[in-house]
Amino acid sequence: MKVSRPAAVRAVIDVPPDKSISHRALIFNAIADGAAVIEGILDSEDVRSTARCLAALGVPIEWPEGSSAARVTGQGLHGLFESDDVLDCGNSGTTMRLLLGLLAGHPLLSVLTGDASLRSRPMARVIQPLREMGAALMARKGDTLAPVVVKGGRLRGIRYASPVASAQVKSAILLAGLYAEGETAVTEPGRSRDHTERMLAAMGAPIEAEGAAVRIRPAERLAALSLRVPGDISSAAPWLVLAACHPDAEIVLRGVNVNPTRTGLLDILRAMGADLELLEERETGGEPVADIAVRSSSLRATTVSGELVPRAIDELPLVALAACFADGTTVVRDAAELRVKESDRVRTVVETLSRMGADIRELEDGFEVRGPVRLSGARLSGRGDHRIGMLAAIAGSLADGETTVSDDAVAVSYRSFWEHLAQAAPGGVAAR
Ligand SMILES: O=C(O)C1=C[C@@H](OP(=O)(O)O)[C@@H](O)[C@H](O)C1
Ligand SMILES: C=C(OP(=O)(O)O)C(=O)O
Repeated sequence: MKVSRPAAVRAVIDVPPDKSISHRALIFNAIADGAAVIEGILDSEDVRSTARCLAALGVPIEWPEGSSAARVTGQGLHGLFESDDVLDCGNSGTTMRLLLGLLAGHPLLSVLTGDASLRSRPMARVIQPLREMGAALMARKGDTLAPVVVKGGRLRGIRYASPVASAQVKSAILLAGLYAEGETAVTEPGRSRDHTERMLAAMGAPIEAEGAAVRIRPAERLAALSLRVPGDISSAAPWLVLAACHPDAEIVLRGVNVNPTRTGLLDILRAMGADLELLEERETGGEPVADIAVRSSSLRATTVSGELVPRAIDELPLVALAACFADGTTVVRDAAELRVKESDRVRTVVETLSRMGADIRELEDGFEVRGPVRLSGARLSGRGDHRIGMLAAIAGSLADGETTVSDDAVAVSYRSFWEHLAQAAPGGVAAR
């Protein structure tokens, strides 16, 4: 795609449904009693990967192409069947790690694989605790990389202090905990997104958060949960940064999930002086939701570290872009997790913005950006990573001259991204 800076940015955007919540609504309802309808489920490649894997495990899922509702017929806690083929998780870390936790509680043999990116992402972080609980797991490269083989069995509860703040690790262990003898408890160094805890509690699972720990006991049953999925703040993020950095912009984002475990980017942008406002705060699908209005802003540098990092992890590439327009030196650290996403996002962010003339330096666990600078159009690749594809497109919409973006992968989380960009930035986007 070709992108350039539009004279003005004006838009009202219904952001796509939340990806994390869509995965969970499918997986948890698959093991519930009864049928559930998930309204406004995210139709993206990652969520389709989860649906395909569950169908291969014998779960009836009606979700026609192009439909925004999926009907899942729950099989009960022990009703999954062994798949007669490998389970392909595509590009989706959430699919692979949550399914490993789920399958650890089933006496079935399962083999999980994914695309080249997913096959290079760390799996020992779930393999090791699930083994401790009593499941048998094997994987490539010394039990670290997919494909992963899992044979579940009788599990025992553990107390697990996760070395990383990861909702995928936490959720995998909690899912296994539904099947384990006794109590399972997980703590993490920073609080990660809590959609699993909210949804399992709403389905009647004996789960509670106590201080830094989340505890779960074996469930007798889960009640099917129909819900409407709120909008994804990670898909609102490109528009928040575009509007804050463009000199003549105003965007309203409708129906955005503002769960406090996800709103790190709002805190970061506010600290940078962004003009943003939350309107009509309400609740959807057991999650807080608001509309967000954001306008052209005069930005200053900030520091992002500690508990803020897991609350903004997928948005940090866009923070680097905002920092190019902010006065002073912005530092993002404690974010080594960025290196094990769909790409090494420390490296790919630094390479992408450097090509456009940014003053950005790679740190072991983040980056340092000096601003303000004028970015210049460049030939960019999303590197097959949807978040980098969107970063490149938004950066091109803020730069002088023309930018081309190849291998953008946006369909992984946001199929209508380019359409929305063309609406928000008329004249700024042209097909290849
Ligand atoms: O649980 C989830 O839905 C997710 C958790 C995060 O990953 P980690 O658990 O690896 O931090 C996040 O980056 C990912 O996009 C989705
Ligand atoms: C990291 C991401 O997803 P996953 O880990 O599920 O592949 C993401 O969507 O940015």
